[in-house]
Amino acid sequence: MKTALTIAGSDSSGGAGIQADLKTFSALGVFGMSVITAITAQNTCGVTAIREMDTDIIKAQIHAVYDDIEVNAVKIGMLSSSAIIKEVAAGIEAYTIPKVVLDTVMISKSGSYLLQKNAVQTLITDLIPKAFVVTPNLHEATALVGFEVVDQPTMQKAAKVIKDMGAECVVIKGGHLEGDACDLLYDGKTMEFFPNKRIQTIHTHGTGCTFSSAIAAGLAKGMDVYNAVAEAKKYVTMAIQHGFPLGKGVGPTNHFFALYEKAGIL
Ligand SMILES: Nc1ncnc2c1ncn2[C@@H]1O[C@H](COP(=O)(O)OP(=O)(O)O)[C@@H](O)[C@H]1O
Ligand SMILES: Cc1ncc(COP(=O)(O)OP(=O)(O)O)c(N)n1
Repeated sequence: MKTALTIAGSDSSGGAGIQADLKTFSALGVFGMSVITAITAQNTCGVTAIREMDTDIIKAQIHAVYDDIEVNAVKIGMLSSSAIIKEVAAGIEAYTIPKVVLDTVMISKSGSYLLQKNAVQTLITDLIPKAFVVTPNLHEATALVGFEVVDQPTMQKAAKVIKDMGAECVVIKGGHLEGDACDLLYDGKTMEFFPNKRIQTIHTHGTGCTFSSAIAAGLAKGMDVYNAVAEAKKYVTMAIQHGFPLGKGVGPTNHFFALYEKAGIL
């Protein structure tokens, strides 16, 4: 069985972060493992507290996994601070990890900072050059490139700038576009749009985590980047279609839709 490792923050409500990543890996038939960078007290209405893990325990988790188990792909999510980014970058360096999907998590949909503002530059200098795929949303792409990324032409322009920062491939997520939810993949040669009709729902907690970990699952199974993104797009679309109103706010994506439907749970 292929394996994938998520290096990310914990979401107590289970919709995003480590929890969404592990559910995605399981649903896509990949054995999931985790390195926890931070714990968030979070629910469908927002984030109420954040506790970063000490860098020594982050380092120990990375070494514990890599010293023992072959890792076929890595997804990186919430990193919170420059110190944590540097620790994770050192871990990747130590084990020359090839298939790294870096989801540049900065702010939750509910508006909380999951990456300190002053850490964006460290992300650019220390981690983006080590990534195989970087997956910013429109807001994150704007923070990385320094101009507004709001439509397909500015997505194309931003993808080139982020590629020049040293990433192998760039996927700019269009979940926050006006109109269709259209993502862009740039591999340094071709620009490929992955369009999809916008699903009319408020239950989109964890869409970014789900999408990036589905890309990592595809890469772990040996897909090329184009197929990994295409399959991840299908997966996240289904997971949003089957999202549900958990809690009082923005409900989560649903990872076991086929199973639940068959069992008559949903
Ligand atoms: N309402 C929606 N309908 C269809 N696809 C969506 C919708 N919202 C987000 N997506 C898709 O979910 C994935 C995650 O995108 P996005 O929501 O932009 O990420 P983030 O959670 O990081 O802000 C992308 O593939 C995007 O196109
Ligand atoms: C612990 C943690 N990590 C990442 C996120 C961001 O998740 P994302 O899928 O980008 O979207 P929202 O959950 O913010 O809707 C998070 N919230 N928590």
